Amino acid sequence: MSLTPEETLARARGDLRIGAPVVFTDGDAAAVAVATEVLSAERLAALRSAAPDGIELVLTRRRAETLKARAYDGDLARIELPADFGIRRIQAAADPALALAHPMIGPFIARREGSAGPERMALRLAKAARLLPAVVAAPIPAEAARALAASEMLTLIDAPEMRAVEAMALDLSLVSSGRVPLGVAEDARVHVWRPRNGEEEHYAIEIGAPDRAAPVLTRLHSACFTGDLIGSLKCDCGPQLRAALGQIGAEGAGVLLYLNQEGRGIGLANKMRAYSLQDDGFDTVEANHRLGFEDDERDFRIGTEILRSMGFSRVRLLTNNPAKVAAMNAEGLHVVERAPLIVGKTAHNLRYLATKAQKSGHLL
Ligand SMILES: Nc1nc2c(ncn2[C@@H]2O[C@H](COP(=O)(O)OP(=O)(O)OP(=O)(O)O)[C@@H](O)[C@H]2O)c(=O)[nH]1
Ligand SMILES: [Zn+2]
Repeated sequence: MSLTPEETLARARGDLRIGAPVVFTDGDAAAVAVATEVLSAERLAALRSAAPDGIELVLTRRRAETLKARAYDGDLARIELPADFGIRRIQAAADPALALAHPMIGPFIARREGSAGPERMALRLAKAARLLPAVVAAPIPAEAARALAASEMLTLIDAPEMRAVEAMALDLSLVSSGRVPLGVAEDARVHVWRPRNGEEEHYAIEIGAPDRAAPVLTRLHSACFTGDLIGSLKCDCGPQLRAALGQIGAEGAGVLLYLNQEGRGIGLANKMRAYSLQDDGFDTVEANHRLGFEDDERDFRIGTEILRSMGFSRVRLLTNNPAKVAAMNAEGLHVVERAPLIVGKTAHNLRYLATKAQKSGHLL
């Protein structure tokens, strides 16, 4: 009764979130890693004693750039952690909120020799767990890593397995559908889609009975707890959500996809970290970078897959974001028309909207 790769990866994601070590193997290379934000002093000591060649702090290139550390591995940096590099300094290197209180966290010496494969896997898992993308890793030979995982009952993931499970984000099945009469249209149904990788579910709100043979009026909306639910004035998401539902309701047919990609895919905890940086003067893109993320960590192909499964092949898309149009067209879901959705400007989100226009190519 051995676990499937998707079961193993789901377990590893949970392990990483609560601070348990996870073992990553990639060919002959391996590493035991713990996510920095949930690291304890005891775990740090245990990692140090497990690593014959010393431990390392693994950061994305974005975070390394902020700290002026060299990212010899291209997309990431492996920073050496000598014994005097304690837990507070490590956590401050990963988290800008702590860095303010610890201005002297450097210098950082990055490793350039050896494989960074297992470390790269660990950062991907930290992102999937919606943690800060930073881990402390103890590189060890793959044989020793397998023995350690078996004796300590740690979750072990191998690189090809991980890649296979990541692709399952697009392998979505319909779990359930129910009627939900809406203010904008009484004839509405909510369909819940579940990806095979065990990550979050996504929703499709189908209004009326859209003709599968014609382009369907569609909104691809990413979750925004603050904008959609509590009326935040910092973004335009709530008004966009309601305007899109209103337009689809007025036409009598269409689909609103509600993708659980909070904070452009970084999760709510990280989005609040980004907001805190924005209070210090950084814009929405810079804030993501300082935390170690790309501008946008979403995968819009999830939306394309759901629409295709629902029987649609052409859409009229309500968006100001050209990346959404490009992603749909690239997947063969033809966007025959883009309709702008310009609502919800406030004094608080002027800079946010301007940054999206200047840096992310949004059409305003
Ligand atoms: N990381 C981060 N995410 C944010 C910030 N403000 C809003 N968001 C998120 O950005 C996403 C906005 O989603 P959408 O409105 O679907 O997308 P969009 O890229 O703005 O494109 P359109 O609205 O279609 O024009 C949501 O997931 C929000 O939670 C921010 O300052 N930082
Ligand atoms: Zn928002």
